[in-house]
Amino acid sequence: MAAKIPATVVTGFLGAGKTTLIRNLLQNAKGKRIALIINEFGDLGVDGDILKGCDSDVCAKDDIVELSNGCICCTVADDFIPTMEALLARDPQPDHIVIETSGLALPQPLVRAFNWPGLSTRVTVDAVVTVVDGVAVTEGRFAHNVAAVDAQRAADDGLDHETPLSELFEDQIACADMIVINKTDLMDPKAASELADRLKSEARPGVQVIRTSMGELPVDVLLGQGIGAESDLESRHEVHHHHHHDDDEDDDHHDDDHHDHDHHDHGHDEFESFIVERGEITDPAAFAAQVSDVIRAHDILRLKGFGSVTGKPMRLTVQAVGPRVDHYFDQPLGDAPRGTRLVVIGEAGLDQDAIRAALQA
Ligand SMILES: Nc1nc2c(ncn2[C@@H]2O[C@H](COP(=O)(O)OP(=O)(O)OP(=O)(O)O)[C@@H](O)[C@H]2O)c(=O)[nH]1
Repeated sequence: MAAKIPATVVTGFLGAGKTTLIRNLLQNAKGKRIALIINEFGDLGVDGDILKGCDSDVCAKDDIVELSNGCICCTVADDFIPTMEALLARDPQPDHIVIETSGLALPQPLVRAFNWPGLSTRVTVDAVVTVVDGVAVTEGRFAHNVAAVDAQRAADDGLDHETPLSELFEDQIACADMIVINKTDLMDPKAASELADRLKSEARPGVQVIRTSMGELPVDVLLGQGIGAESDLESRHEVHHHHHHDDDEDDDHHDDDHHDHDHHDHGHDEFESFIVERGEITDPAAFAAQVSDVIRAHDILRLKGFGSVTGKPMRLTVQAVGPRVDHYFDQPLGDAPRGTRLVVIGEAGLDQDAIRAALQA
C-alpha cells in the first residue's frame, strides 16, 4: 500500500503571516507537487488571489482550492472531507498537501478529521505549524492582561471570562507542533527571544519555536516533520469555550461526531466581517494613513483588499493588521474593473456605517 500523503496544517491568528509563509514555501518547493487548501474568514478571496498571483509553476492555479463556506473547522464534514477526497483522487497525486486555516479557526477539529475512515489510511498530518504575529503578541493584543488571565485560570477552570481572541490563540498554541514567531523584523531581538521562551513554556513539551520574518523558512524545516498529529490529539487540549449552555468540552474526547457539533460555529458570532467598496484611490500613502486612523478609531483587527489608483495600471494591495498598514502594487489590473474592495474584520459590534463612511471619504 502506498505511503500516506503528508498534510501540513498552517494555523495562526488573523494577519499573523500564514499566506506570506505559504507563498515563500511554494516559491522554494522546487519539484514538489504541493496542493493547497485555503480557508479565509471574510468573503473576498484575498489570500487565494495573492497566492495565485505568485508566478511560479509550482503553484499552478489548479492546485489551490479555496473553501469559502465558512470556517474550515466548523464545516469539516461538508467541505473539508470532500475536498480532501477530490485531491486524493487526482492523478498524479500531490506530494504534499498544505492547509491554511482561517485566522479564526480552531485547529483541533481539523486535525481530528484526519481520523475519519476515508482519510485515515491515505493522509496523515505531517505537522501543525502555528504562525504567531510576534508584534501583536508582545503588544498584548490577544490577552490584554496576561497576568490577570493566568490568575483567573489558577482560581477557576472555567475560562469563559477570557476574550475570544485569547482563547483562540491558546487553542492554536496548544495544538502546535512548531511555532513560528513571525515579523521579527519589527521586533527588538530581546523581546523576540523572551516571547520565544514564553511560548515554549505554554506549548506542549518539545515543540520547536522558530523566529522568522516574512515567513522565510527553509522548506525542509517546514515540511517532512512526520508527526502524525491526528494520532496524538489527547495532548493537544482544547481550551476554547463558547457560550452555549449544552456543551461540555471536558467530556469524552474520543467522540468525533460529538465534538464536531460542539465546535459548530464556535465563537464566530463574536467576530464579524463586511466588505467596503469605494472608488479609485488617488494617493496610496494618504489612503494608508486614512485606513490606519479608521482602524485605531474602531478597533479593527484585520483589513485587506485590492484597489486601483488613478492613472496607474497596477493593482494596489492593501493589508492591515492592527494599526500597521502595508500597501503595494502587485500585478497588472488588466481588464479588471477599477475601484476598491476591502474586507474589514473585527470583534462583533463594529460600527459598520461609520467605518464604511470613513473608508469611502
Ligand atoms: N513587516 C512584516 N510584515 C509581515 C511579515 N509577515 C507578514 N507580513 C505582512 O502582514 C500582513 C498579513 O500577512 P498575511 O501573510 O496575509 O497573514 P495571514 O496570516 O495569512 O492573514 P489572514 O489570512 O488574514 O489571517 C501582510 O501585509 C504581510 O505583508 C513579517 O515578517 N514582517
